[in-house]
Amino acid sequence: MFSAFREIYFYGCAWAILLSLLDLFFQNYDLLLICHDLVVMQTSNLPFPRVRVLEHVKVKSMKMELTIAQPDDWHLHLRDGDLLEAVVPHSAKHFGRAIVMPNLKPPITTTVAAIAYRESILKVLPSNCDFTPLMTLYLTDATKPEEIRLARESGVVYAVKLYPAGATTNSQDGVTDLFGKCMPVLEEMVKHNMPLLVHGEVTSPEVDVFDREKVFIETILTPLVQMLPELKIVMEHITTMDAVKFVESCPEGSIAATVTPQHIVLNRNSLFQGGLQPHNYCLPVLKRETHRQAIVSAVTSGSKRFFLGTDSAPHEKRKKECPCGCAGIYNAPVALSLYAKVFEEANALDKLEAFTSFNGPDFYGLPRNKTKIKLRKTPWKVPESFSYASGNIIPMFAGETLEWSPSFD
Ligand SMILES: NC(=O)N[C@@H](CC(=O)O)C(=O)O
Ligand SMILES: [Zn+2]
Ligand SMILES: [Zn+2]
Repeated sequence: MFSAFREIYFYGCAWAILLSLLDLFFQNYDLLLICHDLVVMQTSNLPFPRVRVLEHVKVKSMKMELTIAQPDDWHLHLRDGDLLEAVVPHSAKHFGRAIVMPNLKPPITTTVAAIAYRESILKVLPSNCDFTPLMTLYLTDATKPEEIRLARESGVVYAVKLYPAGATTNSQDGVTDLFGKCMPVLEEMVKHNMPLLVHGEVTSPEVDVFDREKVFIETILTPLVQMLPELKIVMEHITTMDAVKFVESCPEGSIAATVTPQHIVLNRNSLFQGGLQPHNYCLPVLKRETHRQAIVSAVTSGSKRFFLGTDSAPHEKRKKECPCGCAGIYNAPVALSLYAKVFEEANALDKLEAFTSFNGPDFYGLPRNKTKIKLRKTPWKVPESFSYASGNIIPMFAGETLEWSPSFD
């Protein structure tokens, strides 16, 4: 057993040396050599070591390191006031741009409000940081088509968000009847090529909480796509294989989906493991393992229809740990580490960059980021909490050790 291991290891090294010489000679790939444990892992069921050539993967002193274009976050809650100030640095540290959700109190329903909110975000950005907030409007029954024109002309509003009234945090002013009240606005959005971002859950009390996404697809999204095939739609934070199938059945470039870290790392057992876990509670609620696996397969397949959207949704600790806790997981500090872990486990690190950094801007028709970021396999401990003026925020995986660390150097 031991000698077999050594043989594989040395053979792996010989391949590694040969590949690096080839790289030096031809300069035609970004090099990569896989660290020895990965070589061994990959050879367990092969007669000889297979050294995979991944774009942008470099190994230095037996440590794995990935260099990828800087990711963007296509679904982010930044809040306002001192909470905004507390969380902005965590997103700005890793992401180049973010689609900023409009579910404040009161919600961002006009272009004027979106411009003011954008200013308040820019004001609290750490210095030497070129994070760009991409603003959104909160759709209501009363939104006028004219507002869409203003939004497009502003140059700072990139999408309109549909919250079915009562579906999630601060959605009470959302839409009560999309087909009855919002068709003129949606038609205007088609004219201006303005994407509709959807929180895809029905709210009827008779529909089981675990079926709300599936029923939304059947009763709202499917007819909507038939009525307005030219409307660009992003199904936000998908949680089910039904959503994967729906998105895959639509033409590429017209319907896409964002995927959060929690919905590909956790299943619904995590809500109850060792007692009720309020910090794993978000909406749409975590689903069973088969759904998690379907989403992992979709995002690691290389499909352009899926891209990174953390849905990082901070709430002060006492609003999570109380008799009627809020939905929302604060994942901004850990998101990239978790996405890398999932892609690594699926043996698909070569697909990670498209998911984090290419598919989103391509769908929105925006340029890809030029800056690069590194992901190193260096374990780090997630802080237990982040304190700020009004209290504390508990991040996802608080106090736990994660394998992948993002950095710029
Ligand atoms: N995802 C959540 O559980 N919560 C979000 C709202 C949302 O994205 O639905 C929030 O604003 O807290
Ligand atoms: Zn939502
Ligand atoms: Zn959200």
